[in-house]
Amino acid sequence: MRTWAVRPSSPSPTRLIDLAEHFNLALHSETPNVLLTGITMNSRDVEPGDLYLGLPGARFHGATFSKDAVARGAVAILTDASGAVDATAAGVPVLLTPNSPRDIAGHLAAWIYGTVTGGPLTLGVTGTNGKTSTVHFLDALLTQLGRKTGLSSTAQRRIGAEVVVSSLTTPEAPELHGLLARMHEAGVDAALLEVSAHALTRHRVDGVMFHVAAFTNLSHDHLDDYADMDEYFEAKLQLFTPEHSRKAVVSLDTPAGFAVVDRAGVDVVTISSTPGVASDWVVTVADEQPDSTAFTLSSAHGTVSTRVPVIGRHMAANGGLAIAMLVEAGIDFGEIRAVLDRDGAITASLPGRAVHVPVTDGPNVYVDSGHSPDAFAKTLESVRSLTRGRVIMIAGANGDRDALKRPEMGREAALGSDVLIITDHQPRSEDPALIREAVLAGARKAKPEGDIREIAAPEAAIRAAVAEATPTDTILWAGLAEKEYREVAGVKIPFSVLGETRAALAEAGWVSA
Ligand SMILES: CC(=O)N[C@H]1[C@@H](OP(=O)(O)OP(=O)(O)OC[C@H]2O[C@@H](n3ccc(=O)[nH]c3=O)[C@H](O)[C@@H]2O)O[C@H](CO)[C@@H](O)[C@@H]1O[C@H](C)C(=O)N[C@@H](C)C(=O)N[C@H](CCC(=O)O)C(=O)O
Ligand SMILES: Nc1ncnc2c1ncn2[C@@H]1O[C@H](COP(=O)(O)OP(=O)(O)OP(=O)(O)O)[C@@H](O)[C@H]1O
Repeated sequence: MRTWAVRPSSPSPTRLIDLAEHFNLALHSETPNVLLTGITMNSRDVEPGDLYLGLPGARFHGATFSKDAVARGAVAILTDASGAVDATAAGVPVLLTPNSPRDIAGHLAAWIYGTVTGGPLTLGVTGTNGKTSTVHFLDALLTQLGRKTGLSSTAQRRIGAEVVVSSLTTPEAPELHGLLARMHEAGVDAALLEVSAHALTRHRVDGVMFHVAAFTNLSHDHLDDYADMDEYFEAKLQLFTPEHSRKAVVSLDTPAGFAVVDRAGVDVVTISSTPGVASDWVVTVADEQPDSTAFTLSSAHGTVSTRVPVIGRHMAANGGLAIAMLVEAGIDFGEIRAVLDRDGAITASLPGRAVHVPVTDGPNVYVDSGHSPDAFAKTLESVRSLTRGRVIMIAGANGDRDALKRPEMGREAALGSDVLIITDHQPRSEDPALIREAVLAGARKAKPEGDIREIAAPEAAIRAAVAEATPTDTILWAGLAEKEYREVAGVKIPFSVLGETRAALAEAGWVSA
C-alpha cells in the first residue's frame, strides 16, 4: 500500500509568472520563467518541479525547510514575510503573500493541478461522527451501481483499486487536489471525501466544489482545537456555503442539524432517523441483527428497504444519508432501489467501525473506532438491544486530544455497560495513568456502584473481558479499532485491536466463527 501523496502522472506545466499574476503575488526572481508541475507544503514530499509552500505552523515555520525542499527539486517557494529570508537563501524564485500561504494553498493547487473546473461528481461529508461510515457507504453504493469511485477517508485514500494510507482525515489542500487530479486522470465517476472541521478551518478543501455536501451530526469532540461547541459548529458550517457546495443533505438527528438548515447558504434537503422529526427523507429502522441493521428510507422519490452490514440505528442513518446524497446528486432513485433489491444490502466493508468478531457458541464481540461520548452512547445502545446477558465494555481515551471529553466518555461507557474496563489506547505524549484517571472519574461519578475496573495494558484488558464473558454476553472494545499501532511516548508500537481480540478469544478456547 502506498504511503506517499498521490499526484497526477502528467500534469500540464504552469508558468510561475502566470501564477504570480493570476493570484496577485509579489515575485522576487531574476529567472521568473520557471515551470511548475506540482505543489506541496511538506518539504519531505517535494518532487522535481514543485512549488514549495513555506508556511507558519504551531511547531515550525515551513520556510526553514526551504533548502531541503530545493534539494529535492522545488523550483520556487511561496512564503510570508517571516519566511522570506530563509526562502530567499534557498536560491530559487520566491513568491510572497501578505497572509499565510495556507490561506491560498487550495486555489493554487487547483490551478496547478487543473482541478478548477470539470472533474467527477464530488460528494463531501462532515459531522462529528459518521463521516467515514457514510463515505464508505457511498463508495459501496456507487460500486454496486457500476460506477468507478475514488475516496478519501480517515481510513484510506483510494482511486479505483489503488490504495494509499491516510494520515489526516482530510489531506492538506495540495495533496487533496493532487488526489482529485489523479482521480480525474483515472476516469473515476465520483470522488467521495470526508471533510473534517479542521480541514474547513485550515483551508484544506478550498478550491473543491462539492456537488452535494452532507451533515451527519454534532456532539462533543475537538474542544482542544475549538474554544467551545459554537466555534466547532461554525467550522463545520463553512461547508454549506456557495464557496464549497451546491446542495446540502442535512441530518436532523442532533439539534445542530436544525441550525445548519437555518444558516446554510445553499439549497438544503433534510433527513432524519429520529421518530417524530419531520424531514424530506425518513429513515426507519426495521430490524437489528448481530451483523446487520435493516431500514426503510422514504421520500417524495419513493421508498426503499435495505440493510447496512453493521450494527446500529446510527449506521442505518448513515446508510440512508448516503442513498439520499446520491439521489440529490441526480442519480435515479429507481436505479438505486433496483441494485439494493438485487444485492439485499449496501455491501460496504467498514474499516474498524462496529466490526463483528463472531464466536461460535460464544459471546458476540465487537471492536469499534468510536472515540467520542456520543459514539460510545450510540454503539452501546445497539449492543444493548442485541444482548441477552451483560455488556462488557473495554474503553480508553487518546492523549494529545480533547481532554474535556474524557469524563464524558467514561460516563457514557459506565451508563451503557454492565462491566467496564478502562485501559490505555494512544497516550501519545501524555501520561497514560492521568488519561485513565479522567475517564474513570467520569465513569465512577455516573455509576458509583458500577463494576468499573482499571487495567492499564490493553492486552490484559481484553483477556480480562474474555475471561468474564459468558455465551449470552457481548464484549465491545471501543476507541481504537482500525489502527495497526499504538502511539506511546511518541513511539508507534505495532498493535492490532482485532488481532489481540482474536488471540484472546483463541487462548480462552472460544473459536472465532
Ligand atoms: C492541528 C493541525 O491540524 N495541525 C496540522 C498543521 O500543523 P502545524 O500548522 O502546526 O504545522 P507544523 O507541524 O508546525 O509545520 C509547519 C509547516 O512545516 C512543514 N514541515 C514540517 C516539518 C518538516 O520536516 N518539513 C516541513 O515541510 C509542515 O508540512 C507544515 O507545512 O499542519 C501539519 C502539516 O500538514 C499537519 O500535520 C498538522 O496536523 C496534525 C498532525 C494533526 O494532528 N491534525 C489533526 C488534529 C487533524 O487535522 N485532525 C482532523 C480531524 C480528525 C477527526 O475528525 O477526528 C483531520 O482532518 O485529520
Ligand atoms: N451517525 C452517527 N451518530 C453517532 N455516532 C456514530 C454515527 N456514525 C458512527 N458513529 C460512531 O462514531 C464512530 C466513528 O464513526 P465514523 O468513523 O464513521 O465517523 P467519523 O466522523 O469518520 O469519525 P472519525 O473521523 O473521528 O473516525 C463509529 O465507530 C461509531 O461508534
